[in-house]
Amino acid sequence: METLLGPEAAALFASYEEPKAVGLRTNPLKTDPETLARALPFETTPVPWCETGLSCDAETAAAAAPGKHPYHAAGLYYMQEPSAMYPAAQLGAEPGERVLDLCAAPGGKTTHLGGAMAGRGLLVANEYEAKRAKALSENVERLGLTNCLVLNETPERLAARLPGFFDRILVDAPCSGEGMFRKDPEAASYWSEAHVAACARTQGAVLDAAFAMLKEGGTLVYSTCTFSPEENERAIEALLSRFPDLEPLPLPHAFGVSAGVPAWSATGDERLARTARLWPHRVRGEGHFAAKLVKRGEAPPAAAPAKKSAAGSGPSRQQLALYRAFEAQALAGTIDGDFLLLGAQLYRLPDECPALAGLRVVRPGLHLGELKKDRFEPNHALALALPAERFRHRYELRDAGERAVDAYLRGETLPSDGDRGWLAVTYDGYPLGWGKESKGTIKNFYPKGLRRIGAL
Ligand SMILES: C[S@@+](CC[C@H](N)C(=O)[O-])C[C@H]1O[C@@H](n2cnc3c(N)ncnc32)[C@H](O)[C@@H]1O
Repeated sequence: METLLGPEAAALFASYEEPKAVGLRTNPLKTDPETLARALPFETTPVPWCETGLSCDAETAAAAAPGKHPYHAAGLYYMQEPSAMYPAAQLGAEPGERVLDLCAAPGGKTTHLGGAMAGRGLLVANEYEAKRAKALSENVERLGLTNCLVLNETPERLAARLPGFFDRILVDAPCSGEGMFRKDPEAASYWSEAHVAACARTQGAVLDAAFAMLKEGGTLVYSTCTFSPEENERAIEALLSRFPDLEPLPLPHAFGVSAGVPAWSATGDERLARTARLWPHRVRGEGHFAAKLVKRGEAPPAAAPAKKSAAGSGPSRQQLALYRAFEAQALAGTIDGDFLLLGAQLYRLPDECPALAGLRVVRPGLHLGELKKDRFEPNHALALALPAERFRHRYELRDAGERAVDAYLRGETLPSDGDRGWLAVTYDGYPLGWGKESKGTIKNFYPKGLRRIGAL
């Protein structure tokens, strides 16, 4: 770092003694940053490079535990350190587009993109490591994304299946993580020069796959949370030399965000100054790099979307009738589109969903629920995907006494005096999950794996 930064390195090193900033990115599918900031029981400040970003200091976060607040369980926000909010904000994903997050777990940037897409179009969130894909899928569920296909694929296999398919692709690459050493000191123990070189090789292969999947005119954002030029300016320089029809686009350099450094590349290509670096001593956040590129050349013909998927089939008329009977009891309005039945699990596929046969699918869109012998049981994902007004019946925990929220999140039965069937259990008007009211009690359907355990 001293070689790269000269005298400024001292300020970088000093920043490691400063407390880290904690970030919360508002989920625009459920609320807006002003409403959230007013409702949270602690002070936050806006993150200047992300419209939906809020941050607070580490001490406040330690006292207030925002990850344990019922608003978090309701998917109103995603905990994400402020610099990590920069890359997805730059991709420009819009409702109705086909968007890929190629290295997606645990889903910080996927949920950011999903918010920008407002439930319309196709968002493919892919993760290479199976275990991490599970956490990704849970976050997609909690934030209520309805148009997201979660996959557990290698970039190469995906590129072979979906050439020229996407309008926008985010590659938030696996990297040596130098920018996270303050947030996660253990990450420093993995660092070596050989690791940096190995990461750079992987990044090259992942970028090749991303390029193959990008449409003509499509946009690619590449990001890392490391400082090494080999994984940043030089990775983009090498990409531009492999694919001259990619053109770097200027990223915003306001609020302490700096330009990438052409002098740190092999050729000194001035266009590398259009990339962005977030340094922990210049911004309130950790270390990050981002580059944005547009594909000017001709893409291979796009794989056509397939409505019916050979990985499963649509429900039969009787099965659909069971779902519709549930819907008539529990929901206002209907959910329409292409349905997919995987075993007994019913999903609504995102629009423009590609054929799924042969792909490792973790979540094929909105999980509606499970077909039992003669009835339909809704999935937690459905409760989190709809606003309170879409439920015919609701049970508001704030009206039910101080202990009710904790009781529900622990999986306890709730007292009531009705017999209304399926209802949304809400906190402050935001659905937290399902309950089933029958003869004076509400059976708890908050998923076992998410329940609070132990003392508060
Ligand atoms: C920086 S993390 C992604 C963070 C995520 N975008 C977020 O915002 O929450 C990079 C991801 O790449 C995955 N990965 C590891 N090796 C990979 C490879 N060879 N190809 C693609 N992805 C890989 C890692 O498992 C990790 O989840």
